[in-house]
Amino acid sequence: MDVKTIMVVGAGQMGSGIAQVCAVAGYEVLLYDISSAQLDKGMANIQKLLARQVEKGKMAAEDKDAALSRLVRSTDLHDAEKADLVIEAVVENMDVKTKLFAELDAIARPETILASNTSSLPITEIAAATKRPEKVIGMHFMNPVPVMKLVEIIRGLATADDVYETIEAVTRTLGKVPVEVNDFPGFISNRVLMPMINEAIYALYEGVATKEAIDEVMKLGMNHPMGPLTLADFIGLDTCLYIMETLHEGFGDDKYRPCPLLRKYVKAGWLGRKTGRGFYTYE
Ligand SMILES: CC(=O)CC(=O)SCCNC(=O)CCNC(=O)[C@H](O)C(C)(C)COP(=O)(O)OP(=O)(O)OC[C@H]1O[C@@H](n2cnc3c(N)ncnc32)[C@H](O)[C@@H]1OP(=O)(O)O
Ligand SMILES: NC(=O)C1=CN([C@@H]2O[C@H](COP(=O)(O)OP(=O)(O)OC[C@H]3O[C@@H](n4cnc5c(N)ncnc54)[C@H](OP(=O)(O)O)[C@@H]3O)[C@@H](O)[C@H]2O)C=CC1
Repeated sequence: MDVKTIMVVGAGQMGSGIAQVCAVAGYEVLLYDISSAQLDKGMANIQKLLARQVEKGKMAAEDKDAALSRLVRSTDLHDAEKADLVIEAVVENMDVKTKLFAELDAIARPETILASNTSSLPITEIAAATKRPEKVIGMHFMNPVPVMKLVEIIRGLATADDVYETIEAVTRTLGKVPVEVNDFPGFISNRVLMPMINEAIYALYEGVATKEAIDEVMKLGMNHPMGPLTLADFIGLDTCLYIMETLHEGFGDDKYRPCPLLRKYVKAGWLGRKTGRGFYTYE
């Protein structure tokens, strides 16, 4: 299938990053969010990041303008009928995602592919909320989207081969590297990453070391670009908790139990960078 127009649903940190790379790569992009304020924030962030690329001499000013002219904000989900591909990037919650996919299924043209940027939830279950499970697929970008090379592509039980091939081709057009993964909780990325982050939170909870010391050990000792607690703040502590809950429930194994300290921070609304406070505080 020839993808020309992409609708990104959810203008948070992931959705705005995905919209940015799609517009830069030459696609017509519609960026949708239920919250108009979030949409303004997402659009402003894209403009800021592209302007910075121009300032650094990494992008021509006319390429930035052309990318921005291909990017349109949307507050009407019915715009999905214009899209060849919809990429969903709303909150990591199965009820929200299945409701949204059922709505998108009713609006989008029959040939439109519905992709989810979920970081852990079963693609097969999201697909079952639609009448086109063969056209539903996981397209898992990494944060920050403009920088990170990987897109984990997840095949649901019913995902058709031609749909996989289309998404693989789109991923390469975005300048990213696709890696194929089957549909199990957390896929590969978060099955491996998130238990490490959760363990770092346990180490803090048990008083093994300070947050700074835990981060320093992993940065200097293991060459990680960010320590695990800084990375958790960067991802969003709500998202980290939802991923751990998906692993815990999906495998039924207590080795994935979320740390009580993580739950406490999320209950307090300390979600990390996006709310100005998590393990660290931010301006
Ligand atoms: C939870 C999931 O489901 C899956 C996930 O995404 S897990 C999270 C995966 N991501 C990671 O692990 C990120 C780990 N951190 C890093 O790789 C690095 O710290 C980092 C790339 C974020 C920043 O790198 P750095 O070298 O410390 O900083 P800096 O030199 O300022 O930035 C490097 C580049 O990234 C860009 N950048 C940094 N943060 C950015 C952001 N939030 N958005 C967009 N671009 C960003 C900078 O503009 C800079 O670009 P240029 O090279 O074009 O100038
Ligand atoms: N953070 C990360 O590092 C990564 C996250 N992901 C996944 O990407 C998805 C989004 O995460 P992220 O961008 O970090 O989260 P954010 O909280 O930054 O953004 C989520 C956005 O979705 C909006 N939203 C919520 N419900 C709906 C809805 N029903 N319809 C439309 N928009 C809605 C939210 O609006 P409002 O704020 O008004 O509720 C918010 O703007 C999640 O599935 C997450 O697991 C994947 C890879 C990495």
